[in-house]
Amino acid sequence: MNQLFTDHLWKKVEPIWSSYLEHPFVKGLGNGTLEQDKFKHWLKQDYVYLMDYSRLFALGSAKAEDLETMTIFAKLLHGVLDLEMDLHRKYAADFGITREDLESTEPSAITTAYTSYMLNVSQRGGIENVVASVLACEWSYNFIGKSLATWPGALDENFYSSWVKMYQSPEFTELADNCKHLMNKMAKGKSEEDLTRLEEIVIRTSQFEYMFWDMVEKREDWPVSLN
Ligand SMILES: Cc1ncc(C[n+]2csc(CCO)c2C)c(N)n1
Repeated sequence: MNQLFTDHLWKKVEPIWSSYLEHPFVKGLGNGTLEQDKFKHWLKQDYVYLMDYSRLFALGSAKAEDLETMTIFAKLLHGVLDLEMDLHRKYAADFGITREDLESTEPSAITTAYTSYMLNVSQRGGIENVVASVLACEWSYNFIGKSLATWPGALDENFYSSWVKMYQSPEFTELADNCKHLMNKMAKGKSEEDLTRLEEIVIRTSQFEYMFWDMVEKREDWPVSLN
């Protein structure tokens, strides 16, 4: 394959990712009209999603075969625990939701399915499976942030501006670019079969991303406790 593996992946995921921009939740973030109760639901579910997601980065560092890769994963781990989850904590504080409330959120069925899938494929395979698992989350949020940033008012006059600002920021763009760089590095010399397997992980996680948007839009929580 002469083209970059991530260019090949882009062609595969582009239709799915374009549909995120048509999704009412994402549109509501971009134009500021999203109901705050829906956003609170995203905050809580995303917080527990990120707690499990962080474990993927730790696993990436553990499975890495060189210091450069270990360091990239360590930076990603720091990025999620300190930068990204701080955005959640700040918005939550404005709503009077405490850290404890965030942390004790019961993950919904979709949240559980999504994180369990990523942890499963990452634990079963080598480091390339970890990179393929985290790629769509990283890159698609950066794609959404950059797309929404071009909408009128999205970067300043909107309740969700800090959301848009953060995901399109140079810091997050760098994190997403690091992941793409790693994916391309790992794809080198792999067989067509192996590449197809990695592509499947990226497509699957892209589908889960859509389901996550849908879940928060509908405020579904599907708790285990049915009372
Ligand atoms: C469902 C869901 N998918 C993707 C992200 C975005 N995201 C997860 S980790 C990471 C980079 C390091 O913080 C980014 C951008 C999210 N928050 N929630």
